[in-house]
Amino acid sequence: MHKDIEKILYSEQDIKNIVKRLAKEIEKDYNGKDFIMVGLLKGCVSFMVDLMREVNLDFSIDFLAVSSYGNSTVSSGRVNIQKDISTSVDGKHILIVEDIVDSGRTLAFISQYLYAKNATSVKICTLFNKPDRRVTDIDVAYVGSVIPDAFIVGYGLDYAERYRNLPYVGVLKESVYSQDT
Ligand SMILES: O=P(O)(O)OC[C@H]1O[C@H](OP(=O)(O)OP(=O)(O)O)[C@H](O)[C@@H]1O
Ligand code: HPA
Ligand SMILES: [Mg+2]
Repeated sequence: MHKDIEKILYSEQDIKNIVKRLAKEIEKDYNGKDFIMVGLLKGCVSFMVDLMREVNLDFSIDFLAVSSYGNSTVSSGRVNIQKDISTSVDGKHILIVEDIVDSGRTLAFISQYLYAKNATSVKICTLFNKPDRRVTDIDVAYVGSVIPDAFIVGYGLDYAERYRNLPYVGVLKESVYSQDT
């Protein structure tokens, strides 16, 4: 285990099981629908790659790069689009793939953004949901697992751009970020 990790919450195998379950739910709901799976970079990377290979349907993929945390463990409150989606979402069903819903600001903003571009439907699939920190009211259709109020890293999730490459998800030691916040 990495020296900056307090404890592992989800092993590689735990994550695999969650991804398989979510893929089945998505297959059931999107069978016969023309949809785009839209990953929110950078946090979605590992999850998106694993999830899309488990969903046995025809669909296209695209990405938006969105950031609001910067080098902090708390949201700046401002959601910046750093890379826009490259396909038209007009008249399309959109399934957003996200690593975590925390305050909910990112998803509230992006859902509204895609509806403003005329998407027919926008649903959210998140690997982790941290409801204790929510400041917006958003509907999350697919949730991998509900987590407690702790800052987690690994499997795409970062602190100050690090730890995304860990194959598991763990709680970051408070000593790593206590001087920064
Ligand atoms: O519900 P919220 O409070 O908005 O938090 C969730 C968002 O925060 C993180 O993104 P971040 O801004 O860290 O960018 P990143 O994906 O590049 O890490 C995470 O990947 C989600 O997109
Ligand atoms: O717990 C978290 N970890 C990493 N990134 C995040 N973005 C929102 N919450 C988190
Ligand atoms: Mg981040």
